[in-house]
This record gives sequence, C-alpha cells and structure tokens, in this order.
Amino acid sequence: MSKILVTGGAGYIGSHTCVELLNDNYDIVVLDNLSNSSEESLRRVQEITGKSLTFVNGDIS
Ligand SMILES: O=c1ccn([C@@H]2O[C@H](COP(=O)(O)OP(=O)(O)O[C@H]3O[C@H](CO)[C@@H](O)[C@H](O)[C@H]3O)[C@@H](O)[C@H]2O)c(=O)[nH]1
Repeated sequence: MSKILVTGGAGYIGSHTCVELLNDNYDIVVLDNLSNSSEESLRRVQEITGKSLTFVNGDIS
C-alpha cells in the first residue's frame, strides 16, 4: 500500500484526514511541529482506527 506524508496531520483537518487514510489502509507519516495541536490528537486517531502511524515532530521551513 502507498505511503502518504500528511503535513499538519495533528491539527483539526489533518487528524480527520489521517483517520480516513488509515481506514483506507494507507501507511501515513505525519509531519507537524505541534504549534497549534498536540500529540493527543494522534493518539486518538490511532485509537479510533486501531492502526498506527509514524509521527515526526518537525518543521520544513
Ligand atoms: O508552520 C506550521 C503551522 C502549523 N502546523 C500544524 O499544522 C496543523 C494545522 O494547522 P492549523 O492552521 O491550526 O489548522 P487546523 O488544525 O485545521 O485548525 C484550523 O481550523 C480549526 C477548525 O475550524 C480551528 O479551530 C483552528 O483555530 C484553525 O487553526 C496543526 O497541527 C499545526 O500544529 C505545523 O506543523 N507547522
């Protein structure tokens, strides 16, 4: 299955996107600097879907 990079994936729109992608069996890597979110949202994404993701705390700018 394809791997998808989700920038801002810990945020509101990003975390909902992560749920949909995981439910469609994509592997996802979330890149987020947590400037307007927390890792708690990603914990919930994994709890809701029963699937794991890779999180990278960082900034590409
Ligand atoms: O340089 C940056 C800027 C943002 N982020 C992350 O990107 C994600 C999304 O950023 P944000 O602009 O907060 O978008 P949303 O999460 O979609 O939140 C917006 O939409 C929500 C729902 O309407 C509102 O509640 C928020 O206030 C509003 O910022 C967040 O996890 C941020 O931590 C980065 O990683 N790097």
